[in-house]
Amino acid sequence: MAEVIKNPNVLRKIQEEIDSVVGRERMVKESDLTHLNYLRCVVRETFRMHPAGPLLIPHESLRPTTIQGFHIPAQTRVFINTHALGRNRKIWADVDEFRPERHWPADGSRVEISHGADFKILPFSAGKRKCPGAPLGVTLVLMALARLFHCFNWTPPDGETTIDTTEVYGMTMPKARPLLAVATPRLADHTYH
Ligand code: HEM
Repeated sequence: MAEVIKNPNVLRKIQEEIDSVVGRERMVKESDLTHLNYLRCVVRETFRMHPAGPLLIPHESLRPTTIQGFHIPAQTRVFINTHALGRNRKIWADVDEFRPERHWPADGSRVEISHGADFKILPFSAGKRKCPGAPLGVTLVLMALARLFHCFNWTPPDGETTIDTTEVYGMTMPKARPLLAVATPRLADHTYH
């Protein structure tokens, strides 16, 4: 929400996509979500810049192993720094810019939000202990955002021109200050009932 309100151009593109898929006479349904590819890019970009758990959940090696030249002894606590992965300049250009377009697939295929084959974004980790709730998590996030952006225009509070997206560093990374924004209905009255 904060990054989208901070970037009105992104909000406009999300609303154009939802209007073209859903129209303005009904609410977004779960079956619409697969067709909202730009919104899927927005969520993927959010997970790149602001993963909820920057170091995921710690794991411990059972046996000694070597991964890409790094030796990991047995019984070692291992963290995956997914926050650093999302800001790695060898992988991503303009790392501090919220740019959902970077995830738009050249062939127009559906955007994968949980990690795809490339392991470039790992909000739910990977492998056999990966989050089993990932499909439900993705659906709930897409549904909540789709409805909020479809039903309302969003702007910073009166007198403010931008949104502060500073985070607190820790095992989870909440916003340093709560999001304040003004919501204005954009659909006909009867649609909300
Ligand atoms: C956007 C929402 C969510 C995010 C970002 C998220 C992220 C994560 C991460 C990073 C892990 C650690 C994986 C690892 O150990 O490497 C995890 C584990 C787990 N998550 Fe989620 N999760 C989300 C939603 C959910 C939901 C909706 C459920 C249940 C309905 C769920 C259930 C679990 C469980 C049970 C584990 C432990 C799996 C295990 O240790 O085998 N999560 N999640």
